[in-house]
Amino acid sequence: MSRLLIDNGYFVTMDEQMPQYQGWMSIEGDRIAALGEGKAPEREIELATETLDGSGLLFMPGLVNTHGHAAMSLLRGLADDLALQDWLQNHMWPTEAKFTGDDVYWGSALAAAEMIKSGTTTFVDMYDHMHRVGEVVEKSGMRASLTRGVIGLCPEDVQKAKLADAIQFAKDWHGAANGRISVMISPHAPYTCPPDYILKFVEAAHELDLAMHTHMSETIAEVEQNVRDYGYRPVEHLDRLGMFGRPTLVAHAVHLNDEEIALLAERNVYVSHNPVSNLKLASGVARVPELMRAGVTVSLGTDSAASNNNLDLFQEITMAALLHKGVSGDPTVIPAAEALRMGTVNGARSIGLGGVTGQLKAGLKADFIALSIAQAHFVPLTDYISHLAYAARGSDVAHVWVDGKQLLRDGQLLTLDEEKILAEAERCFQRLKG
Ligand SMILES: CSC[C@H]1O[C@@H](n2cnc3c(O)ncnc32)[C@H](O)[C@@H]1O
Ligand SMILES: [Zn+2]
Repeated sequence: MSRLLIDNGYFVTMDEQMPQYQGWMSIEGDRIAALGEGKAPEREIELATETLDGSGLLFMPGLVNTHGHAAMSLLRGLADDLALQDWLQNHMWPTEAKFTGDDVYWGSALAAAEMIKSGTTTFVDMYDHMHRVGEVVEKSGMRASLTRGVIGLCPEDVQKAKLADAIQFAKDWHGAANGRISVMISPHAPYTCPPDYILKFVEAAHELDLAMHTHMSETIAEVEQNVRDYGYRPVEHLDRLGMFGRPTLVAHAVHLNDEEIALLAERNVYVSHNPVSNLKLASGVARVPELMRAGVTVSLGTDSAASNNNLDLFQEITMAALLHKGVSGDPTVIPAAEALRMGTVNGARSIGLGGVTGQLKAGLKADFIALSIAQAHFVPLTDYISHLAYAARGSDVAHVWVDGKQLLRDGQLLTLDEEKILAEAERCFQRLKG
């Protein structure tokens, strides 16, 4: 079996003690075999079948983006500066109604290219035509948790067909791509799926033994509408429907009261915080410090490139570290290490991949990235964790590996044809806008 030895690099491991050091790491097959401080031991040098000089590089776990809609990269810049419901109902949904499987393939490929180049190795994707997203994941070499998002504002026969599609997708793709793909079950949101319909998704998740993913409490209007229509705020509503009896990842969770935060903690619900999208759509600022204090695992998502407008998770890390200081007036909330945890190990945990990816540790999957640090904004080398949270950008990423396979070398994609993807995505958009 091949064994890669990386010597003389800087490392941020994201394991419990958060060590940062100059040292070495060896990769055997798809796993991290060993790592340590200082010069690589003789034995590691002997075992290596390939060596990489890590000088000038900072190695860390690949980033985990826990909420997005990859194919919507085709809609980047189409409708900016709008509130959620106007943006969705009058701009996104009418254009998405014209999406073919081909559009989803090229839009998702565009997103995969952008994510790999900016250091994301694992992503959550909620959309339609999901087998085409699965194909992109297979080809790109990324790791993903995929889910057929279902909007239930339609006649009963269409509702039935959509649920059947979500179930079939789960049966066909859970565990695919050598285990790099897992599947979740997703009613899109409490305001787009009636309660009896959500119940059917909960039932399916139980039968298939899968986790659930949904949008929740993104805007005040949504919370108020939920109370008007169903008598409860979204958290209690979903809890009563049994959703939190499954492992559940909720996106946004912006508008929460203290009781709701306590309930999410009690039910072990995972929250995907999407600060840039929430700011752009003026949805509000999630109560992340309170969620964390209550013990909720909070990770980071970009949402789509149509509401962000990029998929650079380093931007979310920096935003999470800054935003909550500004809002709370407390500079100690979400320190650099916590923001980095949100973008790595918390993300992995939130999708059932804790102890699999999100950290550099012997035995874990070899999903890691290297940033080029011989640049002005990484000097002086005071604290790598600080630099990663506050100074780094996705464009600093030079190399990316998933499952021990290199996907990006010196900024060049190895598994995807970037030139073709850019051209095909532009072609898809020209047809969609017509
Ligand atoms: C059919 S699943 C995907 C569905 O979600 C829509 N969407 C994109 N961003 C958001 C958001 O921030 N809140 C709610 N829904 C969103 C997207 O347009 C797709 O239709
Ligand atoms: Zn979303």
